[in-house]
Amino acid sequence: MQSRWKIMSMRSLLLTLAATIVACVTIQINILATMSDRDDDSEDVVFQNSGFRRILERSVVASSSGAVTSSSSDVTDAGGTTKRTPSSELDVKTDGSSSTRGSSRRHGSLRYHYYKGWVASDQEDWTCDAQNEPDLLPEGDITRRAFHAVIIGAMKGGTQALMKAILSHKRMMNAGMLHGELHLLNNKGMMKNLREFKHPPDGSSVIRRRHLREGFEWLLRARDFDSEDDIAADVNADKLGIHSAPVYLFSGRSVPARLMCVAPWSRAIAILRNPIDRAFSHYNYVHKYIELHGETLFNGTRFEDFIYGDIWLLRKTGVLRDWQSEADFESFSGSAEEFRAWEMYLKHWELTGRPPGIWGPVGRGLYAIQIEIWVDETNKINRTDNLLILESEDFRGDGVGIYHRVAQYLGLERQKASRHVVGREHHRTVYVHDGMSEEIYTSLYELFRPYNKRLYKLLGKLGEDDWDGVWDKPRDVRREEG
Ligand SMILES: Nc1ncnc2c1ncn2[C@@H]1O[C@H](COP(=O)(O)OS(=O)(=O)O)[C@@H](OP(=O)(O)O)[C@H]1O
Repeated sequence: MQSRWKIMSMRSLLLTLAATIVACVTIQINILATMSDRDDDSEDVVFQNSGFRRILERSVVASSSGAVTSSSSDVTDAGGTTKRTPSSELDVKTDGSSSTRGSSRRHGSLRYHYYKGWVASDQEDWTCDAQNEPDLLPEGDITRRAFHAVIIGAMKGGTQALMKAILSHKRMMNAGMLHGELHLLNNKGMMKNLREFKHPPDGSSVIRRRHLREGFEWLLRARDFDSEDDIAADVNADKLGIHSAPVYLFSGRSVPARLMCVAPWSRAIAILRNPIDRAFSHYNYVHKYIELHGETLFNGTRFEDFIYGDIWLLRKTGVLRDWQSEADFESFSGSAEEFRAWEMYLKHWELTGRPPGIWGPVGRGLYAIQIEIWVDETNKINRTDNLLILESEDFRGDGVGIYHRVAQYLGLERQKASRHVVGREHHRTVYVHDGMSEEIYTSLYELFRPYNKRLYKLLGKLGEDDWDGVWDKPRDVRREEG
């Protein structure tokens, strides 16, 4: 009996050994095959050896030694002076969860309370009951007119110049506040107010389309879009409203979903700029912002720290990965996994408790992800004509041409462009730093390249063929050393 057991265990040992050998040989063959594949495929080099990989690696080093979103605290400025910065609120764990540390509570000011109302990607308990509550708003209804158009970003893409150009048309009026900005759809505080303003009669916490509409109407009246007197006098009876909120593009799925639910007739406009120039403008804006609002966190932060901090967060949340090949990148692109990582990334920025104006210097430039989300949401309501995507550099070069294109898209009658407004520069940043190093520029170029390519492809599918390669050659880049 014992010898039979011995024979059986010897046999199973031999079988396991044989299986292990076969597995090892297979893996080896696969590795060799992959390596030889890579030798043939020059595109893959981008993902393995180039600045793309370098910038990912450096983001870890930079973050652990003082970048914006990391938890460390010493930052050396361009002049070599080391400054103490407050440690970050954000503690991202490798499993993707996060927690806020004490410092977000440290901002006990009114400012903080104001900021904490901003929300990027909340999963609120609201439904779009579009089927039971069809779009019954008649032409001419105030809410319908107020939500005729919305500029959704990108931040630092020239949104204010575009807003001014559109508002110069006699049919258009500002439905927002200062600069036409009205962060109606991404503001948790406002959403809460709406809920309180019109709580559903059935007592549930679900906001339905018509409740949101009533809330919007109330808000717009409160903001004098149409005062009671104006309505009575019919002053703006034929006017159409536009508001701008550059953070909408960078707000995950909830903002386009809300817009498509409450104002499916609305026409969204995105104006996209070379993501490297956008990031650099963002950085300089943040410095200006510090001066204006007394925010001290970024004092002495170099451009590279600013961007590496965000890249670190993009990595931690799994938006950016160490792709080994272009095929790898492509199979991840647009996947549910990428979307989840993106939402988590937005959530983490939100948890910092800082205003959205500071969020995502690099993430905001990953346009492909953001535009895909918007296209997806517009497709859900079978609209393919309510998203216009403009190139910022085109607008700068041919303001009048773009003005007429936008007017046509908004269904406005042709009107001569005002030469005082259209084709002019508005809201230029006074740069506190002149430029970035060639190395940083190249690394960012490599990082954005696959996403730009993805964007060109997506826009090509939407019939916008002239995007191909627009940012492949540097334009308007301030590259002198700062
Ligand atoms: N006509 C025109 N066309 C294209 N771009 C223009 C135009 N006018 C201004 N600008 C540049 O736009 C940058 C500001 O962008 P935004 O207005 O979107 O900024 S913000 O998001 O509202 O803060 C800002 O860029 P920087 O100066 O590089 O920061 C402006 O100079």
